[in-house]
Amino acid sequence: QIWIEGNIASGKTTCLEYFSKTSDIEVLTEPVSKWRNVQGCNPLGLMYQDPSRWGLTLQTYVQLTMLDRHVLPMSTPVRMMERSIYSAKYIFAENLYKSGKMPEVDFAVLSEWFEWIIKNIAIPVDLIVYLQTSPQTCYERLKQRCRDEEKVIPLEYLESIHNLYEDWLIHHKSFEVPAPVLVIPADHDLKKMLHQYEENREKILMAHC
Ligand SMILES: Nc1ncnc2c1ncn2[C@@H]1O[C@H](COP(=O)(O)OP(=O)(O)O)[C@@H](O)[C@H]1O
Ligand SMILES: Cc1cn([C@H]2C[C@H](O)[C@@H](COP(=O)(O)O)O2)c(=O)[nH]c1=O
Repeated sequence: QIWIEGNIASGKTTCLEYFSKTSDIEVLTEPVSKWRNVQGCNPLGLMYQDPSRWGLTLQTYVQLTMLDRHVLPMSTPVRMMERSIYSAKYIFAENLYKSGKMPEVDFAVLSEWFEWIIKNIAIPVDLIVYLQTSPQTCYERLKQRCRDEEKVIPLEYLESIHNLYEDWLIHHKSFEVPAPVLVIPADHDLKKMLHQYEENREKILMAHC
């Protein structure tokens, strides 16, 4: 199992779309549509409008939907998945808490849920592919993608997410890294990115061997 990690709008979905054309690979994109619509409510939108009030609501639902993805039985030898229950906690929940937008009690409850899950449920991973971008590149791509809920995201938010990713996956300064990390520089144009994916194809697809 391979996780594709990276900042918002770093190119994860585009990368997965590319590999989805390969036979015998199962690609699981993030369930963002669920985060935007759970029984008619939009926890993603609510979180961006009022993170202190709705951060726990969103992150609880992200944690559930990620877990649901992780425990799906494999239908092919290789599975590529967009992000993970780990990055939801170590990057996004952490960011809300560290920036003072998630109350301590909310973070404590979410953390206990997370710790219980990773202790009691097997979440296999062979390789983490980190699409390493500058926050500025993500900011430009985010504007271009123009998802309604994300129009309020300032560059500083992407900088915080970037720093948390770097501390976790590059500097090993924050949390346990559950698999080897393959870093792919991802500020380049699409043509160069596809070339890099081809160069790394073997490394990525053979990670489980
Ligand atoms: N290498 C690239 N160069 C320019 N634009 C890109 C590149 N990769 C993706 N994009 C565009 O940037 C936006 C975000 O890409 P996406 O793959 O959805 O990122 P993510 O899934 O990481 O949020 C989309 O509009 C996409 O078409
Ligand atoms: C995992 C996770 C995601 N989010 C937010 C961040 C973005 O607005 C979307 C995901 O979009 P991307 O283009 O795939 O990065 O969801 C969040 O707030 N909390 C999370 O745990």
